[in-house]
Amino acid sequence: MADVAQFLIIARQYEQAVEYADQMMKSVPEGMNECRAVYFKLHALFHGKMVRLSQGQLQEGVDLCMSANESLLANAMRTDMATLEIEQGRPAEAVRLLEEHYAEVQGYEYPALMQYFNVLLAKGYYRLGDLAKSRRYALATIASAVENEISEPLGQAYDLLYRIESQQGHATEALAYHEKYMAADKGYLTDVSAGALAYQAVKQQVQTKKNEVDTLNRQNQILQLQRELDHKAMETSRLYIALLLTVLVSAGFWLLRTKRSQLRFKRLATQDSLTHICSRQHFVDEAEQVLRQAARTTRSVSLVLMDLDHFKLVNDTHGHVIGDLVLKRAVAACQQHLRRNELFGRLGGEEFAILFPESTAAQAQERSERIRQAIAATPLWGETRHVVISASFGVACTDRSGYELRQLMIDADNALYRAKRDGRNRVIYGDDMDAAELEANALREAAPRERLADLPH
Ligand SMILES: Nc1nc2c(ncn2[C@@H]2O[C@H](COP(=O)(O)OP(=O)(O)OP(=O)(O)O)[C@@H](O)[C@H]2O)c(=O)[nH]1
Repeated sequence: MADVAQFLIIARQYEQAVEYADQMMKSVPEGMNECRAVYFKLHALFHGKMVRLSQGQLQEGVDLCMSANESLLANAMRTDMATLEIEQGRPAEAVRLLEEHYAEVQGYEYPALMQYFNVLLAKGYYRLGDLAKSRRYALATIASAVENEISEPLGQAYDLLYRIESQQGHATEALAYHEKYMAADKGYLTDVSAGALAYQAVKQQVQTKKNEVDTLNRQNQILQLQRELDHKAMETSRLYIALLLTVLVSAGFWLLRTKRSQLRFKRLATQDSLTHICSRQHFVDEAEQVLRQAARTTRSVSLVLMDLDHFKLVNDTHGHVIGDLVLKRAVAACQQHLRRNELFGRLGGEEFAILFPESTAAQAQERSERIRQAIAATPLWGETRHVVISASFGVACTDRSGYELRQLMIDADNALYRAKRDGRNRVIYGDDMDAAELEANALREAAPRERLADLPH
């Protein structure tokens, strides 16, 4: 930072130099003296003529540097103090101050500072009218200059010598010094301009770099924004996908529910709720279909009606719960003797129907007999005693009755009626009836017959 402040002073950019000096003051390490920063600041303020500095302020700076053992910087500040004294018309004060520290400065072997001490002493003595001393220090200024190096004190020294020689009437010497003065002054001004130009070039480079950094920052911001936008777009698509999935899942769920309801309704319509075998209507529909197909191939189909015996008594004796259980057990016993393609339905109450799709009357009789035995052998205990179960069977076959379900039902019902009348717990096939049976049957058929009620005529 000190190097930058010094460069700025050389380039005569005093305002920036003051800013750097201020920053230097803020960053002085713990326990260190601010001398260097104060020197740059006072020097920049003084030469930039930004404020009117007082001797007191400069003296404070000198004291600070002395306490930090920075006598070179203190003496550099003394040149500013001497300049101020001369400017304010106190050349004697300036001379006293410079003479007092002259030897000390000589000891540094620092030509630049020595030049300033010499030229200021030359100026001071010139103002005091001591031309001899003024000449001596002006010549010392020239002597202390580094060879081929042009400086501000060098030009001022030649100017003084020109004036002294002029006053003393030495026109030739005066002219020679004046020429040297002009050359030195021109060279110095060129140096100053070069410094200023260098500064401007550096400033320009810094500005270019700053612009590049700004551009990169802006590009970064744009990229950042782009990334945020992409992120937002991704989030939005995710939201859409989630929404779509929700809609699809809801639709799927709704379809599933609808399907399940449909299946439930279908089951309710086609299944008997207690025994889970075919409902009456479903049995009738399926049986008619089987009969239509069988009619085309003229194969034998048998229909068996089965009715539990004295079921009212079972209910009355053991209660309806046991009655229901008896119904389920009887159904289970039947199912054990039925094949997959054989239709089994509950027509109502304790009445059931079985359709054997490929069976003669004899085969149906034989199968019914096995079922009858199975039902009779079904063990069941009521709350207090054994429940006796049996069933009566009436068999009809297409060989005799034809392929109309209604007729098959009538014939099977008649056979069942006979089975009941003949003592129950038996299987009867056919309509071989005597005169009394025919009369009883006619009377029975005259009464409304529930199991035939919804069959097509
Ligand atoms: N527990 C129960 N009883 C039923 C059900 N459906 C009908 N019943 C009863 O079954 C009985 C049928 O009695 P009936 O028609 O007189 O016949 P039955 O007593 O079996 O006499 P037969 O058929 O002549 O041997 C009635 O008491 C009905 O209340 C049912 O789902 N559960």
